[in-house]
Amino acid sequence: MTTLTAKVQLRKQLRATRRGLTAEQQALAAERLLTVLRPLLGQGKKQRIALYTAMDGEIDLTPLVAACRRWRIELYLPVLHRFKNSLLFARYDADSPMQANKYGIPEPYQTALVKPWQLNLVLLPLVGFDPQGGRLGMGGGYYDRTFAGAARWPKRPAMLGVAHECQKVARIPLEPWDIQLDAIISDARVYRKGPIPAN
Ligand SMILES: Nc1nc2c(c(=O)[nH]1)N(C=O)[C@@H](CNc1ccc(C(=O)N[C@@H](CCC(=O)O)C(=O)O)cc1)CN2
Ligand SMILES: Nc1ncnc2c1ncn2[C@@H]1O[C@H](COP(=O)(O)OP(=O)(O)OP(=O)(O)O)[C@@H](O)[C@H]1O
Repeated sequence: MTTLTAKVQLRKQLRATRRGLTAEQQALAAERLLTVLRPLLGQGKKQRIALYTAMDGEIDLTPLVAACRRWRIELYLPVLHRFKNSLLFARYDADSPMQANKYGIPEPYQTALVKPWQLNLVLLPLVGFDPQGGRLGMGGGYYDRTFAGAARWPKRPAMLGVAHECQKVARIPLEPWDIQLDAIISDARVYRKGPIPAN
């Protein structure tokens, strides 16, 4: 089986698992995720965090958004680049005007953009993960393209994948362009190999 076929199958299976969670399980997972993540959110200095608006059964970051706003952390959401199949990051405040993108995911509309290296932390949505930090995404390659050169940037954000524990598999088939994550955070625990860079 080719890696592509394996990824397509795994994606189908894990997306169905994710969508099968009840509203109650989703709410509990969202609260637990906040508990696991809280110690990793640098406090004190000004923080810029990129996150996402959950869809398709993804773990919900609404409780985290509320907590970050209380802590005066600046939030950003991914915006699809008009033609490059990569992402821009736009300021996301409580009163930011929003507009749905071509996938129906809400994006801030005409708010301030930051360069990816100006972020301290990026929380990446994922379809599947393995305990070694491997990530399977939706298949658009958006995050891969956006952070392709990050290892050589003078400064880069910490990259944390976030997921339901039920999205874990033994091994995600990795391809050369797949970005390396610093850790995966589930509603149950943190999976990491080394230190998480402080940017
Ligand atoms: N919440 C969230 N936001 C995100 C991502 C994500 O995975 N989750 N992305 C992570 O990269 C980017 C969007 N990537 C996406 C890629 C494919 C599909 C999708 O639904 N594809 C359809 C078929 C294609 C179509 O409708 O044109 C599908 O697979 O059913 C959605 C988002 C940026 N924003
Ligand atoms: N840095 C890159 N430059 C050019 N093409 C890329 C790059 N990274 C990924 N791609 C292309 O994007 C496609 C999708 O890649 P992949 O299946 O790894 O996406 P994904 O990580 O699941 O998606 P996403 O990041 O959007 O959630 C692949 O066909 C790959 O060739």
